[in-house]
Amino acid sequence: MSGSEVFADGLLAGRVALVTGGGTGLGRATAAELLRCGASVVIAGRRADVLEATVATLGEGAGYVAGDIRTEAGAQAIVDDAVSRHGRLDILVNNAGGQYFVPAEGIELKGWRAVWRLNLGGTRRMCEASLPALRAAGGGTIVNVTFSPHNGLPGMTHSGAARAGVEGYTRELAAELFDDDIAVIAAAAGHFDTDALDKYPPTVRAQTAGGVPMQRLGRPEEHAWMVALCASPLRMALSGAVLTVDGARDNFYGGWPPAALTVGEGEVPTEERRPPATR
Ligand SMILES: CCC/C=C/C(=O)SCCNC(=O)CCNC(=O)[C@H](O)C(C)(C)COP(=O)([O-])OP(=O)([O-])OC[C@H]1O[C@@H](n2cnc3c(N)ncnc32)[C@H](O)[C@@H]1OP(=O)([O-])[O-]
Ligand SMILES: NC(=O)C1=CN([C@@H]2O[C@H](COP(=O)(O)OP(=O)(O)OC[C@H]3O[C@@H](n4cnc5c(N)ncnc54)[C@H](OP(=O)(O)O)[C@@H]3O)[C@@H](O)[C@H]2O)C=CC1
Repeated sequence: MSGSEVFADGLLAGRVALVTGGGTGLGRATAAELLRCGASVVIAGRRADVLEATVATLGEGAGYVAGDIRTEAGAQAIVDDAVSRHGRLDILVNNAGGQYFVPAEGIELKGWRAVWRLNLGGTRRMCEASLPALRAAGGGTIVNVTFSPHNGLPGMTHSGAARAGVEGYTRELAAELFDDDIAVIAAAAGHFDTDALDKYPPTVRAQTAGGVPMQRLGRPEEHAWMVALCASPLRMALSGAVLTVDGARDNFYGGWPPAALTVGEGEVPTEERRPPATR
């Protein structure tokens, strides 16, 4: 595999990374970037055939373990496999997650619980299962993938709430782990161009880029660069932070100018200046 476009050769040489959901989309791009930076990488997910095919494209330094992060035993088995394979663990990327698109009032309690069990529960279980190995390695990095916009993503209320929980968990855990030299960072992804978007109603994929001020979807490698940065020597200074890579989606909806505020041929009017106050 060729070197990183962003980071120096060997940035993560000798490090071992575990990426959940590494068989597809953002997780696959993350695994590829960590490999380019010199780490050995184990990817995890439930479907062995998907993981096997991804490992074949990632090449040397990559391996996989099939498992489910939603149970304590599943999370522990994933971590144990990665550690037994490489003898250590330095980087955990909690990327596995997701939800289904539905208006808030249509969310059944069972569905709400399923989304929380995966996103918040799975992240917590993976962190707890990994901490002994990260401590044994003398420190490390945990990256928890969450969501942007933080100001609300209609249709994903169950997941927005769960990811807010992950960000809270990230902040508290970071504060407790400074003495162990373990960084805990949330990577809030905006809207990225992955195959996963195909499962939503067609209008979601078609309209999503239009809601991003950057006016395009993020590229998976852009997200992966952020994750690699979190594992870099900057990691402890970033610990406890929520890093948002989203083309300004958190700040604003749509491109500039906002259609509802334009006049004439599309200009945005400027308010009349009041005359200076007289004394
Ligand atoms: C747009 C840009 C932003 C992109 C963001 C991304 O994250 S992209 C990445 C996106 N990638 C992913 O999202 C990948 C991962 N996502 C997943 O695996 C699922 O979304 C999951 C988290 C619900 C699976 O959890 P699980 O296996 O535990 O769930 P289960 O199947 O056993 O169902 C349990 C209950 O949930 C409910 N319910 C479920 N689906 C629907 C539905 N479509 N309709 C209605 N309801 C639904 C239902 O109540 C069901 O109970 P029932 O009726 O069966 O008695
Ligand atoms: N694409 C986007 O625009 C955005 C994505 N995100 C988040 O980024 C992450 C990756 O998204 P993306 O690559 O687009 O989507 P994918 O659906 O491709 O990724 C989800 C991955 O998680 C794995 N996974 C799901 N459930 C489990 C489980 N119980 N145990 C182990 N692995 C599991 C899946 O593999 P398998 O099914 O084989 O288990 C899959 O590889 C997700 O958390 C997503 O919510 C956040 C914001 C925006």
